[in-house]
Amino acid sequence: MKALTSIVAYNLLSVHRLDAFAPPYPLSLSPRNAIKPRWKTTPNYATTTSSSSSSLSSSSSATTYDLVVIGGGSSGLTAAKFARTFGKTVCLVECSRIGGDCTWTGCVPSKTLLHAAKRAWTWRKMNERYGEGDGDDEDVSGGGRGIMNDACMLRMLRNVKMYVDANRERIYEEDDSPKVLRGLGMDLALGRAPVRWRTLRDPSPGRYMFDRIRGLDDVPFWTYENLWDEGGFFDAVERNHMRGRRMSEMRVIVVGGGPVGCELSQSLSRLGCSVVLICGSARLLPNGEMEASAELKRVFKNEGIDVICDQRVVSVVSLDGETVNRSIMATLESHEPIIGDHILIATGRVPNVERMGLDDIGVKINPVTNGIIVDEKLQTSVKGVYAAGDCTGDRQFTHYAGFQGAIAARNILLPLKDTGVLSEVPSTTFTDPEVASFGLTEQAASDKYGEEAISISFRPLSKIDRAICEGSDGLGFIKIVYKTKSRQILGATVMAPSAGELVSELTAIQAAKMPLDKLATVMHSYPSYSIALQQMAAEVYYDKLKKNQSLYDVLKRAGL
Ligand SMILES: Cc1cc2nc3c(=O)[nH]c(=O)nc-3n(C[C@H](O)[C@H](O)[C@H](O)COP(=O)(O)OP(=O)(O)OC[C@H]3O[C@@H](n4cnc5c(N)ncnc54)[C@H](O)[C@@H]3O)c2cc1C
Ligand SMILES: NC(=O)c1ccc[n+]([C@@H]2O[C@H](COP(=O)([O-])OP(=O)(O)OC[C@H]3O[C@@H](n4cnc5c(N)ncnc54)[C@H](O)[C@@H]3O)[C@@H](O)[C@H]2O)c1
Repeated sequence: MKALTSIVAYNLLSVHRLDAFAPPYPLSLSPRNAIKPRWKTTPNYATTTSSSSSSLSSSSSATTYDLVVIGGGSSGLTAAKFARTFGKTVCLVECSRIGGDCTWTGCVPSKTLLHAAKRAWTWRKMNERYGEGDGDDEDVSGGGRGIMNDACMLRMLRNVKMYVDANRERIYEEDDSPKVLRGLGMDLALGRAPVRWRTLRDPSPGRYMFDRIRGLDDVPFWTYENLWDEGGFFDAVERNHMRGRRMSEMRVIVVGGGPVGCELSQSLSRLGCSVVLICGSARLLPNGEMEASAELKRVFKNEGIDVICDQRVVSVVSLDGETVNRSIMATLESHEPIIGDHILIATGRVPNVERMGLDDIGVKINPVTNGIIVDEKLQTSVKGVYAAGDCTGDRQFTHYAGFQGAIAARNILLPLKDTGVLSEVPSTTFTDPEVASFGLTEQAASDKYGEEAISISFRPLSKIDRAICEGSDGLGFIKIVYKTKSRQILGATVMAPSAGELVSELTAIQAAKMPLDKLATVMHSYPSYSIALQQMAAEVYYDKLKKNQSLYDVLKRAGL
């Protein structure tokens, strides 16, 4: 029996020497302590190893690994796969479902739902725009013409539920299942869960500007975690139908105007529910450009979502027994009551790093974010213990978690070290239109470099031919912030269909340190959305030329 020499902890990572895990350090991999997978079709991999002769036991001193990864989410999986690419021995410890939030409760189900919602919405828009315009109001879910009738919507939603399940399973089976991971030569172990993400109810002081929502413990509520499964949205739709109510009569209160609240509000609304979105901050997507928040609010209002900004929900109470129609009442700071059938809490997530024994080995936690403190190479306050992904309390994105997982593993296993904490991380909120951004907002750039030193290139969607062809309502834009003198891009926000793809081009230009005006000479096809980037760059290029106009006139007169 060899000793456990290193551990990459949690959703991700810590690598540590054996002595750190000597009792009383509570890492336990024994099946006795293991939490059973919540996902019924997940094979029981409580203790599975790639070699039949070795098996992890509660002594946790069975095997030596180059790397032990705790947490099989985006960051942990990337780290473990990185290690195998370099032929290192690795054990992945997962307390629940391999794949983490992204596969099971985050990106994959939410984007599947958004896609279905977009299809339903497009169907409705097609009817309004090109249809006969004499839709039958009798059996429609929203009471307007061209809206999918309830029976049709119900059938569609049953299929959507199947797709949500199938997509999660597919990604799991193809990329992350024990079979695949063992095939890569990893050992797997189901460990107990001293650390879990939880939906934020008691925010750490300082980071979130709101208080506890009173009464939340006593009412049934949805979060991004339980929305997809038993008792979640799809069950509610069935119950609503059995009660003989229309989809539009199912009223959902969504609390939180961040990416989760915005994406899910639009999905539920487009799938026929009546939605009220309550946002504690002054605007939706509060960390981005003002224009995006304002335009998105307009999009939502046009689609029939009630948006209330700058109002926190302070308490919730169950109305069961008091009214047959509605079951939840949320009270705002202003004392205004908001009544609905269901409440979805999307008020942010914090790392739940208590009870992991991190204190015992000296790993420090940031009291404000509740994240594991790491340096720029992702090492924690304990030498050899690394952390990556959401557990660091940094920006919560799958691509960033994966990137950090790879860098942490690389820094642990290979010589020298790379930087794993980035100042700028691109992100996309997958509403329709999408809102994508990277780098500095206008305000942040102005604060950093001074108003005079920066310039803005702005184009509304209404001036983009492709958007006009597609019958866009003109809500959306491309905004590029750049340095006036060098024309280096500092940041950009795109609100448009496929904004996430568009912004990648600008990210690449920035990374290549190419001045914005150079893009004017890079051909884009017409009428793509991306040709707007070339046109915007051309304007910057012409401006540059205009500044030299008198010189050009002289040179031209000289026959050059
Ligand atoms: C609704 C929603 C939609 C989202 N959509 C997007 C999107 O479109 N794009 C995007 O980039 N990001 C999105 N995100 C964010 C993204 O899901 C996360 O940033 C990402 O999943 C983080 O990966 P991670 O590996 O750091 O953590 P996690 O995915 O949380 O993985 C951690 C893993 O560790 C396990 N674990 C925890 N503690 C222990 C322990 N002590 N022992 C063993 N195992 C343990 C957990 O069970 C889990 O499997 C979304 C999030 C939500 C909630
Ligand atoms: N497409 C994506 O990349 C994507 C999608 C979903 C989530 N995520 C990530 O997941 C994380 C969690 O997202 P989130 O949207 O849950 O959190 P968030 O922290 O981004 O937003 C929380 C929102 O809830 C509001 N709020 C908090 N308490 C409130 C109250 N009592 N009443 C009313 N409003 C209240 C806040 O003002 C804020 O607008 C984020 O870091 C996000 O980046 C990313």
